[in-house]
Amino acid sequence: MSVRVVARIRPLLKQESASDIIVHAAPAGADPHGAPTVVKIPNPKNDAEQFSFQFNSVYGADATQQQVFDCEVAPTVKHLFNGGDVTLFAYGVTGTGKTHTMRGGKSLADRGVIPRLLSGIFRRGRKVMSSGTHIEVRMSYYEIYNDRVYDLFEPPEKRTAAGLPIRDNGGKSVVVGLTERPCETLKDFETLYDAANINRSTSATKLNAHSSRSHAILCVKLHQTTGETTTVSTASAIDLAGSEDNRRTENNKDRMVESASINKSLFVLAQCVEAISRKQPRVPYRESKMTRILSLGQNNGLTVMILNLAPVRSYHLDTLSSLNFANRTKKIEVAAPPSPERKLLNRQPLRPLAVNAPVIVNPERKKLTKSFAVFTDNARDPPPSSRAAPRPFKRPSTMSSNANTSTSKSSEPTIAGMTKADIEAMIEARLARMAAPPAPAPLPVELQTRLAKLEARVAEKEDSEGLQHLLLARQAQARGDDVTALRLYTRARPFFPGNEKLLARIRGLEEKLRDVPGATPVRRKRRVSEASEWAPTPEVDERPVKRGKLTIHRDEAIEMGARPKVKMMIHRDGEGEGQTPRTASVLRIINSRDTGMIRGLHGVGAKRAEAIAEELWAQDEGEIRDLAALGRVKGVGARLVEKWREGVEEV
Ligand SMILES: Nc1ncnc2c1ncn2[C@@H]1O[C@H](COP(=O)(O)OP(=O)(O)OP(=O)(O)O)[C@@H](O)[C@H]1O
Repeated sequence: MSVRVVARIRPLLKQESASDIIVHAAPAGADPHGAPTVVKIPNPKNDAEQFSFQFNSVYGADATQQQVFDCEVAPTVKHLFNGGDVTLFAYGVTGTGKTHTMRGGKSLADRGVIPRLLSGIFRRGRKVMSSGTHIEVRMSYYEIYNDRVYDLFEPPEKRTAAGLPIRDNGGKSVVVGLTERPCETLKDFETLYDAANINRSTSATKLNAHSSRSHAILCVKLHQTTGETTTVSTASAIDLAGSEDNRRTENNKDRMVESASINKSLFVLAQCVEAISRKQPRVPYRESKMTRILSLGQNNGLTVMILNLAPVRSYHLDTLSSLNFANRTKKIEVAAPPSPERKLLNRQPLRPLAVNAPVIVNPERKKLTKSFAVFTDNARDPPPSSRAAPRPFKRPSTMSSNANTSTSKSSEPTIAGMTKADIEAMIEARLARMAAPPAPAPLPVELQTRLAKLEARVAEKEDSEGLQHLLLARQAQARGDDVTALRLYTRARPFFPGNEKLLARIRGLEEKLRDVPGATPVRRKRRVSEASEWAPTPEVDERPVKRGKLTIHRDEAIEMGARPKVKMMIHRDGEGEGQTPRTASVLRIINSRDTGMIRGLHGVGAKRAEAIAEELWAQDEGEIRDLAALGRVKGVGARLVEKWREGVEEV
């Protein structure tokens, strides 16, 4: 299992100007003629600062299709013939050259890595055949749009809205009903591939989607038979959906729904790539449809991720976002470090970037709510354009006044006994964290192995609801999300009656989360006033009470009338500051982003629940913390929120 992550910067398009180029390929070492492995891009707030992102290799605007193929893809053909799988991804924003890299143009020089790969396979296949091994090449081609799988070899009118189902078969995920076409020559391949690509764009129009909003996956299966033995290996080439941030582009519902499913699958993909590059025993490939179908990171596979980048300023934030995606484990260097004295003299208060930045600031809380943020400590005077930029967030005046005390020496005491050197070190550490958030620490090997085993068990018995809850709970706990883990373990409990280990785990988490507002379920004895009714009591009455639409379990859950199987926790008072239990419960349900739970809310059907969950994923602003914020979620509104609140009440 190994992964290479390489970057490719496309040339300027006709309408783009050389004066707008901000992304450069550079060698990592001092030798200016060394092979480029670094992408340099300025800080959006201050052109004088450069961020450097390290890759296995970087291709500049003048790199040809042939070079990219020869260096990155040709070596994988041998691996394929040795029985290993190969996966090639093109990742990037719309218009950065993903399709050009993968598919390319029609002329010989313009052909992308896919036709070249097939050409390489047939060439090598002929050699292998001459030594008595029979070779058969079969291919399938499908797209994943809004988390649904569509066969690109089928005409669009034959598609069903739900797409093709996925099943686990002997440990491998297979798309049921996917066409597999034999392919004997390069000509066969080209005919099939071109026809399927027409299906892709036609179907995209039908589904009101641009091709860039779906992942297109070509799978080439190589069967090699020698005597009685057949080896099957697969090369997959994926033209990923555009990674652009829809909040900066269109914001309509369709786009948001698409963006939610794209975000989810790209997030899992990034985790898989990271797990493979760290050689972790567990790759979370089952957590998204795309990585699951590809069985990413299994079977001693080779993965090559090509990060496509546009060179110009108009893509600045999206480019940074792409670089951060592909560089979760890489260090970011800030170029042109000033002398320590100069740094102290010119230290500006830290603030989020504001020029065209998608930073959303809640003015009441003065808190950043957008996950993507690059911070800067302007080491140099900012250029006039960035100086004029609004400052949505200010450091406390103590910090800025101290930092700007130009005459004081670095050893002089400043804030609460801290020296300037201390402050400097603290700020540097913080900057480093902000610019390159540390990748989560890898899970202990033993835990990863256990998770992998559990995943395999779930895959074998897809209908095992209890096992799935257990698996999700363990995954949540491994992520450090104890609150979700507790909820899921509690859901799994009825499936494993008398399982002491599970019970101990639940109790342990309850204990751990006892002081976390709203984390643990309530045990209530009788109905009392709202202020005290949710307080935990030593006695537990397990009998459910039916009232109107809702059945409230006296123990710890509410059974919702619309979905009798859905159980919801009612949480202890104090879920959030000043929140009533009803408010807290509504927020908890919403923040679960679980459509099954959301469906249990008053007046919410399956469709609406899905739309709300997708909206929350698309916004991806973290948890909804109060009812006002919930009311602002698209498709919700204050009246509905009030109904929900009333619905989660024992009448
Ligand atoms: N390396 C390159 N050399 C020459 N032209 C390129 C290169 N990369 C991209 N282009 C051109 O840039 C334009 C956009 O490229 P392309 O359509 O491949 O982007 P994309 O990322 O696949 O976009 P989308 O996600 O919308 O499908 C095309 O006109 C393409 O020919």
